[in-house]
Amino acid sequence: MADFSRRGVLAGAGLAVGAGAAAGAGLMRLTETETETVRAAAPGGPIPFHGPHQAGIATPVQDRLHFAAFDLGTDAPAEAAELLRRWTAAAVRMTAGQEVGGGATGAELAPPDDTGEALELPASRLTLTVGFGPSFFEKLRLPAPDRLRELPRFPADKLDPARSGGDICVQACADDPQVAVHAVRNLARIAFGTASVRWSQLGFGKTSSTTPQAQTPRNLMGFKDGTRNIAGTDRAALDAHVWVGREGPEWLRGGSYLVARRIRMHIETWDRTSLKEQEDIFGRTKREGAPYGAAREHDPVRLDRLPADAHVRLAHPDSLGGATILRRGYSFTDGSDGLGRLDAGLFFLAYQRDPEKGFIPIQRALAARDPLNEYIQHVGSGIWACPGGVPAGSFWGEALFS
Ligand SMILES: C=CC1=C(C)c2cc3[nH]c(cc4nc(cc5[nH]c(cc1n2)c(C)c5CCC(=O)O)C(CCC(=O)O)=C4C)c(C)c3C=C
Ligand SMILES: [Fe+2]
Repeated sequence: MADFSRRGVLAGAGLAVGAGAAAGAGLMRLTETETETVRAAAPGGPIPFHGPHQAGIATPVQDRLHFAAFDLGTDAPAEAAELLRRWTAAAVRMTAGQEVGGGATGAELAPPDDTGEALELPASRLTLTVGFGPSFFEKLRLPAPDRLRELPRFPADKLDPARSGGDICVQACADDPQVAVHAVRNLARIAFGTASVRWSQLGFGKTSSTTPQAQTPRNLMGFKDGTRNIAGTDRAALDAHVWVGREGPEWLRGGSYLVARRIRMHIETWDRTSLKEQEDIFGRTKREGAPYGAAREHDPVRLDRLPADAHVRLAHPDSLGGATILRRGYSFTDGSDGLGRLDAGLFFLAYQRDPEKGFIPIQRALAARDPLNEYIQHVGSGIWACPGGVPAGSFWGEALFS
């Protein structure tokens, strides 16, 4: 197996340079996204941090998530920029499988730069993706992008402010939970005195993928989830529905709007529901994931064959004037509540070019009519504008401050 551990990373970097030289010589003709996908296929390998888009959106979805929302303790843009500069430097190292700063050991009389729990672990395809919420722009008195507005309230929302919002979000995804947790923990440590964690969410068992050739994962309701999603290699669909174009400010071009929803499932009620009702709710079969009226999972969806209020019918672009999102959600289980019920569900993550042509119309339709609402409740929410890719030598959102 390739050695991508924090010790073997230099050898890995040499290999990457070799591959780059080969590509430059015309020996390999892969697009950037395809190159990322190929490299990411190596177990435990690194996903490049720099590029035209932030990693963690269209790149292959890893198995684990640590999502954190931070609040700034300052209203000075220069201090926020310095934090993002220091975060980027740490992120470049961690995503390459290296220790933060001077490492986990060193001078005896000062706390180490790196907390140490990821020593000897491979890069584990760690990606770190950052976004700025509406409150970030208010606090720093910076111009917010036009399309970044607080989400409307949807019927039956029961949002907990302690699990919602946040000036900055960090989505850490990795194949090893310890690597994802280490990354957020070290960013929080670096932020001390400038920003602090408002809330965070751990996730497992990705519920959507950006690699349609892979087996579709299942959510905690037991259904294949993410069958019809935008593929990470579908450049036309990504440009049309995910990446912000010339309509956005310069720092946001090639970036995306992220909506996160913590959706609790009433698991115990679901588990007492007949198979027929479960399948009618989605309009797909449970074992195969086939749409009603078809035999195989990836057969085309024929809307007229689905119940009028089936989840898949309501959420389908053809029912909503083309509204489309890239889903990247994870399951979560945070133990039980005081009544012995599982506190579990779907941490729903959706990326889009324009929330008014993505999450908002889809959720309006679902909130109004989806029979799934009897079994779920939206309890946390946030929206952030994720800047475009970070060029080498720059930092997250740098153009926003210049
Ligand atoms: C606002 C957007 C959506 C929310 C919120 C949402 C919640 C949610 N979804 C499932 C399970 C499934 N969803 C499926 C398809 C699907 N869902 C959305 C959007 C939201 N889902 C879209 C856009 C689609 C694709 C529709 C299409 O084009 O066919 C499916 C079917 C398999 C698939 O295609 O992914 C399942 C299963 C749960 C459990 C849930 C809240 C907890
Ligand atoms: Fe869905």
